[in-house]
Amino acid sequence: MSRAVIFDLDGTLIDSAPDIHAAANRLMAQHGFAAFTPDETRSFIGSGVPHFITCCLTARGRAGDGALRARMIEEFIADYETAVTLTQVYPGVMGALDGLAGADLALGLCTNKPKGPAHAVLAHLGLDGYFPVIIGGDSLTVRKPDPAPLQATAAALGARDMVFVGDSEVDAETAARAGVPFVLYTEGYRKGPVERITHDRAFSDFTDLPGLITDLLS
Ligand SMILES: O=C(O)COP(=O)(O)O
Ligand SMILES: [Mg+2]
Repeated sequence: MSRAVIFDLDGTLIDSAPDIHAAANRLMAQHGFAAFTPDETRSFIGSGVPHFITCCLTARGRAGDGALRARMIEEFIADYETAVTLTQVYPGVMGALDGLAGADLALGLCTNKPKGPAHAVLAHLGLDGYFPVIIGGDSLTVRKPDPAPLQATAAALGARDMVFVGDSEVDAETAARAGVPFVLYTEGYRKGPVERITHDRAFSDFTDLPGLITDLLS
């Protein structure tokens, strides 16, 4: 199969910010730090766990503590595997994935979430069967916005023509650096306005996605 649609995960297919917020506050409490608001932790999402923990420590004035950071990354990832109960699939996602798979498009996932937690939440939500290829934030030595994870996902799918669907500035930069068309989901965790994010198409309702993709790949 040579045509593929590759998806980001957090803020694109699933609203996982409530679980990430809860896990972050468990970790902060364990280390005696004050809790974050949901908006604060949402603003830390998008560049993977090491960056997320750096944001948490920077906000509490402890950015320079490398040993603490390393310990907290490990503890966060361990907790993250079971932090799935507050996460919801965005409306219309299953129907859109069924439509795309039925149109003979290969589906892949390219996320900065570590592979273990990504598999766990996909299985919990019944989404795991859709993606034969999943590249996570710890699959390679680099993460998005480096183009390598997206290129690795495409290579593993055997895709020649593809589209990347994501919610963030990081995803837009990844697609641009890989030379792949980018479709922006506007209801996720972007940090700035839609007009400031380079994209080929944008959508806010998953029922519109199969049509957009068919149009872009034709
Ligand atoms: O884990 C993150 O920081 C973001 O994950 P995503 O790449 O699926 O949006
Ligand atoms: Mg995302």
